Amino acid sequence: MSIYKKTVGKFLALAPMAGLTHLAFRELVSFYGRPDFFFTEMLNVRAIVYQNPEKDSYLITTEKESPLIAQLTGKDPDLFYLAVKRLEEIKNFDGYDLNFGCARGAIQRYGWGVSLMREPSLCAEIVKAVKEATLKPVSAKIRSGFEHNPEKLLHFAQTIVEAGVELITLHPRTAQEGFKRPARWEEIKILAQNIPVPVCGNGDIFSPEAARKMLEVTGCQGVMIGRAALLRPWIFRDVKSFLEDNQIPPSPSPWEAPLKHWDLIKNFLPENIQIKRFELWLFWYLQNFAFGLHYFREIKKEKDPNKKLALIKKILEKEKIKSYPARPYLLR
Ligand SMILES: Cc1cc2nc3c(=O)[nH]c(=O)nc-3n(C[C@H](O)[C@H](O)[C@H](O)COP(=O)(O)O)c2cc1C
Repeated sequence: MSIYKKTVGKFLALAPMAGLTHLAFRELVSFYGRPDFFFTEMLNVRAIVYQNPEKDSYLITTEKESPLIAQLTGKDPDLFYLAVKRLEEIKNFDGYDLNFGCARGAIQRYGWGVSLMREPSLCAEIVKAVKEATLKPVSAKIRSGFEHNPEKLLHFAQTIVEAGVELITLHPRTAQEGFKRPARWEEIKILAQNIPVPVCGNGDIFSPEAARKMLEVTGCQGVMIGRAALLRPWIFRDVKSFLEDNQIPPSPSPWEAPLKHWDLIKNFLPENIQIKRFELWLFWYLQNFAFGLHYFREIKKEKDPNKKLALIKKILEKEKIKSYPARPYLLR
């Protein structure tokens, strides 16, 4: 039976975020309080097929992360098929998610991500190809498309559900909007009311209150959190506690998460990418603080990892984690 149907009631998911939701970050999130589903960052199907996936830092996983869903990006159904066959041999993912939503320039130039929403029948072929390669559940993450057109969106969703998708996550902004305007949660409601598989709502959840509101107003079965989890890796603990008994536990000390994250990065990621990945996340995390960008620049200047950590602790000892909402003021 599909893990998605088996999920009783509501569920929480960590969003796929390129360069950020690697094993060390997923472990950091687990340390504080797990979501019900983890998604990897997007994985290029061509790279899985033509390079050595056993040496790929994007593909480092541990057994205890389950359920962990691999998110796949590309546009050629044959490559999706071959990539999933290969992953089935070497990894133990609990499902595969198809990226039909990423709106980054480079991804769109290749015709991947949200560009595929212009071609529903190609997406259906991709779904079928992946289903042929695995018995595990297949899901898709989509956007609003290229215009605000609920009918078209619903038609797209129905097409991929008919092809075999068992869960849809919707980030309801168009390809052109980036993060510019608020996510249109009413589109999540339209999908939740009209398609026969669970819908996971995504977009602008910056507090436990917002998570509850999305569940209530849209009727979606799950909520996926991205940027707020970068700022507050403990947000899943807080959302669960708020949904269960209206309580939000106290936040950890501001310096705790960076020190813990560095330990996990050193433990799990190859040396050549450790600092890069750590700084990529710090850029987001430091936006918890009014002078975060200034702190980020100071911390980045320090090259020695031990001194860097000492500096982080020294700077953040003076700070407090503010109450929710936790909203980033800059994007990368
Ligand atoms: C830095 C960054 C990287 C992202 N990478 C991916 C990705 O690899 N695959 C994907 O489907 N979406 C990606 N997204 C989109 C998020 O998964 C999510 O849909 C979006 O951030 C909206 O959710 P939020 O408001 O909770 O952040 C990324 C977003 C950010 C900010």
